[in-house]
Amino acid sequence: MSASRQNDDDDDDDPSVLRVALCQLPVTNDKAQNHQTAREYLNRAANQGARLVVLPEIWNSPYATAAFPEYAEQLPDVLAQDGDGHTGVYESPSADLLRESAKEHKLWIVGGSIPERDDDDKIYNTSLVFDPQGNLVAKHRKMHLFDIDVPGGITFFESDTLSPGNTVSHFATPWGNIGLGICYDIRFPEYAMLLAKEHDCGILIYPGAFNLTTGPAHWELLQRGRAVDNQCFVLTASPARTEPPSKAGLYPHYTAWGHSTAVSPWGEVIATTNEKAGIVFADLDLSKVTEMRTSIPIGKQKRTDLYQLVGKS
Ligand SMILES: NC(=O)CC(=O)C(=O)O
Repeated sequence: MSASRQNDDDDDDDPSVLRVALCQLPVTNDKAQNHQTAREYLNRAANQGARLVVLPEIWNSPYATAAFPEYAEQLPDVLAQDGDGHTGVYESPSADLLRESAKEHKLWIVGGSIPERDDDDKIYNTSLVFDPQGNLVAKHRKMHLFDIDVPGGITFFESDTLSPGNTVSHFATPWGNIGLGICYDIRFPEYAMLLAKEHDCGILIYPGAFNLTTGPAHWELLQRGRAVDNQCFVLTASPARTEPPSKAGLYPHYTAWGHSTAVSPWGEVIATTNEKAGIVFADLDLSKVTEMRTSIPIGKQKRTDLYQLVGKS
């Protein structure tokens, strides 16, 4: 068991400052290797004082639609838990790893995403969130599938093998409510607004894997847009960029943009990186959310007599 430098005391959560770690880890076709990498990054993040750690989108499998059925696992459900964090029957070494690491290091873990197979044999792109006691506190299935065809750029159809989720996902922490989406979900401002306004989230988290076409154009812009629209922090974690294998593999290689980032409610990039493997740390001063919402009170100035956002779940 590796030592955790700052997380030994259960009661030392300062509700005004949250140290987060965004793990930009390299993903391979070897699930066991990906597990080892994830464990190492979680250990490192905890040892450097993070209280909440975010893994990237699809960290235990290649990001390829044809690979998802092969790598998919049966995941636990939030509702199936008893008070001790035990869930109904499931079979997921990846979920076990997240739960164990959360307990071991007393961390909040937003477990990026992994392919999930449900009882009906449908496959989802799913994120699990564990609290420091190892309880599953949120489960988000990517609700907007990444189906795009950009001439001369990228063609990708998640719907070839994936089904969309239907849950508006958020969870309560000592630092306030946190909203959760996965990658393409960030392109839908209504979802972010629902999380911020209806569910009072001051932080929105999107594990993501943009690419070399859309990454340079939209990755940072979307994060800053969602942050300014909703006057909240936005956090993203991407896989690191890896080279395609010299011999063509079983699955097409996806080249990730990287650039895991933290953006403040003012819309500033407060921490980011390039395409290489590593961990981005940021100390979030949560008072900035209230400060922004008070000093530029757009939340109260909406013309709800002319337009309104209506959540349907
Ligand atoms: N990978 C995604 O879900 C989204 C993406 O790459 C994009 O929107 O661009």
